Amino acid sequence: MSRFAPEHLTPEQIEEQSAVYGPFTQAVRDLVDAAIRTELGGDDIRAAQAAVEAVTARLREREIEGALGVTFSEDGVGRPWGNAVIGLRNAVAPPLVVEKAEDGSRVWSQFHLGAAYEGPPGCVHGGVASLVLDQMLGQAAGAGGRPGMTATLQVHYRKPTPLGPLRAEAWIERTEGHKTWARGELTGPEGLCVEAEGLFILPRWAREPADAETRPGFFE
Ligand SMILES: CCCCCCCCCCCC(=O)SCCNC(=O)CCNC(=O)[C@H](O)C(C)(C)COP(=O)(O)OP(=O)(O)OC[C@H]1O[C@@H](n2cnc3c(N)ncnc32)[C@H](O)[C@@H]1OP(=O)(O)O
Repeated sequence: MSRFAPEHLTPEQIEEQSAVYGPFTQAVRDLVDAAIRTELGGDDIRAAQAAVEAVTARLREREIEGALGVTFSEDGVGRPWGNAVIGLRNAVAPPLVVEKAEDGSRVWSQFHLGAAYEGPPGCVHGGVASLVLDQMLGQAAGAGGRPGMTATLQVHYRKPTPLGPLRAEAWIERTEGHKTWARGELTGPEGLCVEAEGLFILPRWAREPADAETRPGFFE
């Protein structure tokens, strides 16, 4: 899996990149939100489209092939900057900033989902709730020293999830060999909205020590 790549950057260089790309990506998120909610029309929108297309063309003057993958600095800390939920460089990601208990027993995140994540009117799209919980359960497995890929995910939608401020939390339920069962929940200001349970499996390619490029600990 070449998508896990070592990268020889110092912590200062990573900090520098983060200070450049973080605010840039946030500006793109704001653009998406504004594009959904603007009441301008006609020539204003055509002019905005031309401006956006010009910026896109400029960015494409130098770009990598394919997706960003996960890079690792020398201390083994991963940077999943393209990730659809937590990616610092992914404007599609809300993004979630995930915190974990010191003993690795739980992870949680407080975040905001706006107009870009709407399903039912004023509410979070069910697929987005599932996306967030998949990531959180995966990170709970990783935080507990049991990284893995999602093999199964069961989602229970208890009540509509309002757009706005939300909290997600996840933890490991039990383990067996390479398998980890995790659970989690998504809550809004009025309480529990969605619950999920999933099975996470450390894949064969990550179990084989010959593959020196894999870093199963990148969740941590
Ligand atoms: C380093 C991590 C990075 C992880 C990087 C994650 C980045 C963050 C992403 C967040 C989460 C995601 O979206 S992850 C993306 C969505 N998930 C995926 O794309 C996964 C696609 N599926 C796979 O890659 C694979 O099928 C795995 C990893 C699930 C299993 O592969 P494997 O490990 O090679 O499988 P194998 O040796 O045959 O099976 C091991 C054991 O698991 C069981 N098993 C296998 N598949 C399943 C299954 N779907 N449901 C139930 N049980 C299963 C087998 O019966 C066997 O049980 P026994 O006989 O031993 O009892």
